[in-house]
Amino acid sequence: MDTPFGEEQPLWTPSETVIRDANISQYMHWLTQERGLHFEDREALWRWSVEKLEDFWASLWSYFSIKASQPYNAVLSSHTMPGASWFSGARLNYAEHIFRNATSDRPALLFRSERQALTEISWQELTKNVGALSQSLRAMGVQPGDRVVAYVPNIPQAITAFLACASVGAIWSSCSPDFGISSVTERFQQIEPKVLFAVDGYQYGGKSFDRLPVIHELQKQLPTLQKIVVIPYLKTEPSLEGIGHGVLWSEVLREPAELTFEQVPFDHPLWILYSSGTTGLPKAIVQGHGGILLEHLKALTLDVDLKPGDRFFWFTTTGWMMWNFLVGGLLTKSVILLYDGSPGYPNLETLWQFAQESQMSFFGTSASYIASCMKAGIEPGQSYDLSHLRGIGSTGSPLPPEGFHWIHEHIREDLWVASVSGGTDICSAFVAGSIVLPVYAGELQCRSLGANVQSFDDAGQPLIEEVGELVVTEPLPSMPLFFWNDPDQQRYRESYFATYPGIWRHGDWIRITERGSAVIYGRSDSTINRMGIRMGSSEIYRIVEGLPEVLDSLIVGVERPHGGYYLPLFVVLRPGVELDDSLKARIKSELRTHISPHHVPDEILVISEVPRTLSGKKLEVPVKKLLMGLPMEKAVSLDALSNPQAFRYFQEFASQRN
Ligand SMILES: CC(=O)CC(=O)O
Repeated sequence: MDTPFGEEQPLWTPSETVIRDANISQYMHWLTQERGLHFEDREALWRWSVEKLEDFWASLWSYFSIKASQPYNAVLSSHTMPGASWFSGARLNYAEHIFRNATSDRPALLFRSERQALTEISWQELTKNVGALSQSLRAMGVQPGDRVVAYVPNIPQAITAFLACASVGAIWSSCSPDFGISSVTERFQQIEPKVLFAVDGYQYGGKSFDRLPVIHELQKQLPTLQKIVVIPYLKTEPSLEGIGHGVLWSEVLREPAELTFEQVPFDHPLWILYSSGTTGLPKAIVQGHGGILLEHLKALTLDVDLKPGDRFFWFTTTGWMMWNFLVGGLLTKSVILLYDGSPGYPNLETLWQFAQESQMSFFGTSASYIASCMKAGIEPGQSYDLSHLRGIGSTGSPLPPEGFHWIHEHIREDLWVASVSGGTDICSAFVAGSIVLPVYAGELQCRSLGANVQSFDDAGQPLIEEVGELVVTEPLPSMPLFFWNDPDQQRYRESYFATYPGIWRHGDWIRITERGSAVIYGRSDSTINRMGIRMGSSEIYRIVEGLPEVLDSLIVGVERPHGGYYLPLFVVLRPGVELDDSLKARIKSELRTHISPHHVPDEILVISEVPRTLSGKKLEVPVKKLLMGLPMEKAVSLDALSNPQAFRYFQEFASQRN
């Protein structure tokens, strides 16, 4: 495959002062003092961290002074995946580690939205609200292990509700309110929630969206709900009429209560995130208190280099794992910054203005946002005082070299650019940034500590400087504990371990460079990942093929070599039906309403047949490979198709486009 990324000269090199002051340097110093270990550089540290897994993770336990009401009796039960069990015997609570940072010296959160000016939320207020809400949850009958779900934007109430839920040992799961009814019910129905938090509505891009009708529908679709807590967000006094078991946010905060933390086993579920596969319902991925605690402390302290008092931002919604990662910023004594609204409203300057007024230290975003700023020709470095900014983080899709250069030319040339890649499945990054390493435009600086990431060929042999499958050969504490409703772990195994037994295959194409950095080339499976929000193609088919005019369909999401994402939808129509503007508009509107505005296709094209394998599977990955520029013989084996003639259309289509 063409390898468009990677440059010879570093774009940025850390100064000696930056290296000396970096958290990771302090940690390496601590390893020398406390463990007698000396490492030449970060690469040597990484190698030790994956060769001596137990020593590495146990060192983090001590370094971060993990607070456990019962100690662990073994770091890792076995290295076999799936099934590795970490820190057995320990009892702790993720949320307790956040509140041990409570202080009057700095706020806990800063919040801004399209409608609300910058607001500070103090630790005192957060502690008071989480205490009261935990007590209300207990009064509602919520027990450890019960599911509490939220249909809320990225607002302080979402953080409050999540922390209350975690403090009582219940399991959290959230969807952003721009998810349509089908997407939400497909996720929440699987986990049978007891309590729902939902906003009455929200504003996005200057338009108001009433969510009360969706709440009414969710009430019907989620029969296990015993309480619906409505958060007034669009209106000050939304009506609860017709919402059985409905209660207002202010009521559940009314009774003050001391904040206490249920002590749960290390692998007690903390939250459920969703990632869509190629078939079936979205995978309901369960991650645990202890695994997330250690992973986020590691990633945010040693890789993102957050320091006490830093102001940490990632532009995200509650439907993306970066929201959960952002919350983890509170574990590090930094202030987290929440923004709710469209990054393009009223224009693309908005978030840069927010960066100035919040004195942001680290600005995390998606590669597609950087591409939009680039195309719009804005000049944030000239228009705003961004002197507090130390780094820019990018994820969601690969950031091309142009994006790195744009940051240096149009924001500040001394900025550290951390392009990272991981996923919902571990709620973190496999390949990360590191402030002690040089940045090469187009490259992700290094592999995450403790993550034995390799590029494998089809035979399972490691590759250097060649594009292969991103695999992880050793367990990580934040890997899914299990998938909900997957009692024999069949779906879990099929999702990651079917290609290389016992080895995690992530589904991304990666090249590991000789200097230890990496380049990601996008998804090697057919998941649609736009703006970091993953949707299975199956979710899209369910909606598109639900229309009477559409007989069959195929969708692929294609990462373009220099940034951008191309999402064409191919449809087979009922005989006599034409794909006119009105049908196109209806397909788009159905997807916008039921799936999300981010998954509306760029183009809709008519085909006569969907190419399928002999076992009837749609040929998404081969079509994607063709559109990424691979030759026909590398994209597909025609013998394995039930209708090879149907594939010819795509060969023609790709040759015209590429
Ligand atoms: C860290 C990530 O990998 C985020 C994403 O793309 O989902």
